[in-house]
Amino acid sequence: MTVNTQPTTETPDPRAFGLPLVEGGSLPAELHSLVSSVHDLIDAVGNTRADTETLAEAAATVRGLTDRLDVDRRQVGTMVTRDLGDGTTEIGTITNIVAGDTNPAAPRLALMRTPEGMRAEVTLNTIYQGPPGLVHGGWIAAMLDQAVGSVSSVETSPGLTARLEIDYRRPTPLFTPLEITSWVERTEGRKVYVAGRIRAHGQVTAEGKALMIRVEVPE
Ligand SMILES: CCCCC/C=C\C/C=C\C/C=C\C/C=C\CCCC(=O)SCCNC(=O)CCNC(=O)[C@H](O)C(C)(C)COP(=O)(O)OP(=O)(O)OC[C@H]1O[C@@H](n2cnc3c(N)ncnc32)[C@H](O)[C@@H]1OP(=O)(O)O
Repeated sequence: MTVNTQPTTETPDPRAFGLPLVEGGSLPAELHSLVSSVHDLIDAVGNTRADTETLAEAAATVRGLTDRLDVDRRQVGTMVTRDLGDGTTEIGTITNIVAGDTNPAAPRLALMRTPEGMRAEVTLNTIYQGPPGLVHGGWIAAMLDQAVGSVSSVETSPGLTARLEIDYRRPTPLFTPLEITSWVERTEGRKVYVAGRIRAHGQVTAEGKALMIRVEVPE
């Protein structure tokens, strides 16, 4: 099979690349709960002013938990399916730093399909802080990269970002619902020109344009 000429809605099977594929719906509720708890833990650790005895005790507890969990690891590149809310599914790496289901450090951007492209809402805490009270510019780029990569993948076929350009229009605030949208502008063979936007309180804070190059699938 070749997907290097025209846009297609067909997603290549990661197993053709030797990568395991997990059904998103098969992940246990206990794992989602653990990921969410550790997400909160990262925020608590980043901001705690607890006394040294409490800190030492917490470090020992966390080390113990790490030893218990780190006994059976997934293969690097493990992929997972994700429902896009319109009956279609997306495939992404399970620990993707922006959207990965099992990554406690991820804001877990849940992009959904819209008639225009894709859309997500996310509120970020101080773990994503750059300037005081503001989202780090690198994270803004990372979220836009994910949003444009995702729309390119679901509307054509999966690819890698060759070029990404960000315009930071206004400061992007923490603790504020952010609306992230992305869409495909045009496609030329393997080249997919995509764009995205972040808004806070309805005002654009950042805009991105990118060139995605679609992955060639082996016969
Ligand atoms: C590998 C994955 C396998 C798994 C597949 C299965 C399932 C996957 C499922 C889901 C994944 C989907 C979505 C994930 C969503 C978001 C993730 C965020 C995105 C990322 O986090 S991604 C990481 C950062 N990204 C990189 O790590 C790329 C490093 N890079 C390279 O790996 C190569 O650079 C590559 C592959 C990009 C191109 O290499 P290549 O050899 O395939 O193609 P080539 O160089 O021939 O370029 C072809 C045409 O694009 C033009 N072109 C190229 N680069 C350009 C540039 N910068 N500016 C202007 N034009 C450019 C050329 O000029 C030519 O144009 P022309 O055809 O007209 O001559």
